[in-house]
Amino acid sequence: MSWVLDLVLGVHNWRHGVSSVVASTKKTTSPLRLGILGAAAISPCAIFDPVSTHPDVVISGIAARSKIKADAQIKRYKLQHARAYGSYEDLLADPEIEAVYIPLPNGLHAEWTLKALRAGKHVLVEKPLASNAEQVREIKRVSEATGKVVLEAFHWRFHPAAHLVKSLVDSGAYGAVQEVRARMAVPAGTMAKDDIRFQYALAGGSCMDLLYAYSATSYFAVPSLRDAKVEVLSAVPRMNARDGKIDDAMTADYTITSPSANNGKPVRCHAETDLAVPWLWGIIPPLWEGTITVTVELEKATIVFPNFPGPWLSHSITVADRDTEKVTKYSAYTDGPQWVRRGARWWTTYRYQLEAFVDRVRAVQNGKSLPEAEEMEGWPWVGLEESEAVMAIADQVYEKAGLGVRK
Ligand SMILES: NC(=O)C1=CN([C@@H]2O[C@H](COP(=O)(O)OP(=O)(O)OC[C@H]3O[C@@H](n4cnc5c(N)ncnc54)[C@H](OP(=O)(O)O)[C@@H]3O)[C@@H](O)[C@H]2O)C=CC1
Ligand SMILES: O=C1OC[C@@H](O)[C@H](O)[C@H]1O
Repeated sequence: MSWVLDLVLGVHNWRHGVSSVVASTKKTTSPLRLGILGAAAISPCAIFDPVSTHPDVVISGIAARSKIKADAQIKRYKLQHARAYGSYEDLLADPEIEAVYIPLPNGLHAEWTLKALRAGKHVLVEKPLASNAEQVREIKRVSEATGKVVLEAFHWRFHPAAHLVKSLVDSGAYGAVQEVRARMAVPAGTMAKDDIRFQYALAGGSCMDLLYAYSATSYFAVPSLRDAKVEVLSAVPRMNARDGKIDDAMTADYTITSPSANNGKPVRCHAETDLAVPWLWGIIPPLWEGTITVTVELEKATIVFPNFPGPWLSHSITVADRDTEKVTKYSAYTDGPQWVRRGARWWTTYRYQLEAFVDRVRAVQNGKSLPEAEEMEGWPWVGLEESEAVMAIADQVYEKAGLGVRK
């Protein structure tokens, strides 16, 4: 899977001449020293690339279960400031490391986030933040107690295109939100049969791995999840043939009700996630099924946001106004209602995410408390309350499907 992302990113960077930006990026005198737990496949795209154009952060270390593997990744990607560690514990024990990125299998996210916080590090951790909402609450308690930042890597939430859709929805111009539908699917064979995503012991499963669908439905359904109630009406899994506790696919219907939105009436939501869409007649890979879209039905319009997790590549948002029958197209790659004036056409969702993470860590290092940093205007963020609320929907979905909350 990640080789596809690497390829796509390579073409994107070539098209936008990013190599010259990398060459001209001067690091500050004391850039944030970031360590990485695991020599994961996603790291080149999600962290090495964004760090290469951010002036105030460097990759100082990579830890893997085998030091040889960490070394090999450092050499392959020419990470000149990084040293290799033969265990995650060793990296966390290094006082030079100020923050960590955690791209481990889902079932290890909570454990290593807690260990990192207790070792005094700020944490950027892959989605899903944990295996269940109770673990997120524990992370929240420890983040507050240690005063260290934790960010779940819902990178799509940092892109100006997501903020544009959010502002169109929340503007009220099209009336209240009535329904939000999200779909994310991957053709079978994209991931190996023994991939971390197909292992219950590592908190795999399509609902967990493609949690973006739940993040998106909830982000657009109500202005804030803080006071919202979720009721899962149905959850239908398609089970994995090898691991009887893993959902290869999940289709869920639920409502989100907020007293401050839609006159307190429930917003209907529908999420479809599929990690292994079967091949047509068993021989044709269903590439067309790889469509990823979120659709927001409002009283007076339908807003469609295709490719919502990867709008940096290309996107076209459509607003079909029911009163005028006019269809308006929008796109946004920089600036916008949350960033105001920031970004560049070539910034990926991961680059925007890193910008927000470093800003927030710096604010805390410069004396702001976590709640003060939360309230800073104009900075996009995914707070732990939101992470908890989205994870709690996944908990309910697994319960409703009869599979039990993930461990
Ligand atoms: N934001 C995004 O766009 C994407 C996010 N992700 C997320 O990133 C995370 C990693 O995904 P991905 O890079 O594809 O996965 P990989 O399998 O490539 O990497 C997982 C890493 O976890 C480590 N690990 C530790 N314990 C285990 C174990 N018991 N079994 C297997 N691996 C172990 C391995 O590290 P070591 O090197 O120490 O052996 C490995 O490098 C997942 O949480 C996934 O959801 C993935 C793809 C895209
Ligand atoms: O962006 C993504 O696409 C495919 C998934 O398997 C992966 O984990 C996810 O983050």
